[in-house]
Amino acid sequence: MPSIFSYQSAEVDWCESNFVRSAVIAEYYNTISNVSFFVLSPALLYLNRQYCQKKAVPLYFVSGLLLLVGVFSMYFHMTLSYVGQLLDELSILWTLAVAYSFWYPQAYFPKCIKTRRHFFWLTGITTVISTFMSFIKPTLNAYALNCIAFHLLYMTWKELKKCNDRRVHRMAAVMVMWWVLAITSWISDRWLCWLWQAINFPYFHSFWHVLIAMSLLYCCPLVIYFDVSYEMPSFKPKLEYWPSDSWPVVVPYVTLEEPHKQC
Ligand SMILES: CCCCCCCC/C=C\CCCCCCCC(=O)N[C@@H](CO)[C@H](O)/C=C/CCCCCCCCCCCCC
Ligand SMILES: [Ca+2]
Ligand SMILES: [Zn+2]
Repeated sequence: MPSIFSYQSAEVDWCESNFVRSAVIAEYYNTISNVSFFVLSPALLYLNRQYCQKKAVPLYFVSGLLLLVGVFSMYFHMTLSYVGQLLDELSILWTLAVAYSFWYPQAYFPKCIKTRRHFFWLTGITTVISTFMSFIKPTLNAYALNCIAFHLLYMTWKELKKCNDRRVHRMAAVMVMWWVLAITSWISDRWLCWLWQAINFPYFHSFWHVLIAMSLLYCCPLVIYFDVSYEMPSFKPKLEYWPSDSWPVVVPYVTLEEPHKQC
């Protein structure tokens, strides 16, 4: 019986052919494309440093965990081991749990939850139970995780209805665009592998890594923007673009202005 650490012991095998470019790396491009997470984390911390100075813990935690997602995802695609698959999926689950605990707007808490401290407990218990359940059928975990994006979309839509800042709407639109491209790549790698192998282009999962990192580069500032509006009433959040507004491709970040005016 193969060990849970052994190469190719995972339940899933992505479309890219194994051990083609290296004898030790099973899926070469799927492994190296995780570099996007090593760029994403420091970029979020650097660009949103003003927010970090006022409220350091959430962004430090989330960026640190995103780095870990990158490391575990690299390990998974390098070995395609059962342990690699679970580490990859569980690190995503815990990153989402931590992000929700810190940033989920109080206005959307369930009625029985009165404080963020209680919400921490609710997310913690739900995540521990989900962690145990994820061992039952690991193949389903990725589908369940992808469904969380629909909840994020729903919340974004609800927030945008209350906000008339054009920059915020533009940023949300770009985030959704990256996410649509990302999820299309993920699904087509999973479901249409026969087609990509027939045309000798089985690289859509590595595109997914880059595209989901791009959507997170927009998603995190958006979440920070709403966090400042709700939880830091002495500041007004402002969206800026790096390197500058006039560039065709830009990365958004949040700055804080005083005093606070309504969005
Ligand atoms: C108030 C809430 C704030 C939420 C902030 C968002 C925090 C995001 C946290 C983690 C997402 C990391 C996703 C990276 C996945 C990389 C690893 C990977 O590719 N794993 C695959 C196997 O190699 C696995 O099959 C993928 C599983 C699916 C993961 C889906 C995660 C959903 C992330 C939602 C992103 C939202 C973007 C914008 C949505 C409109
Ligand atoms: Ca493969
Ligand atoms: Zn992957």
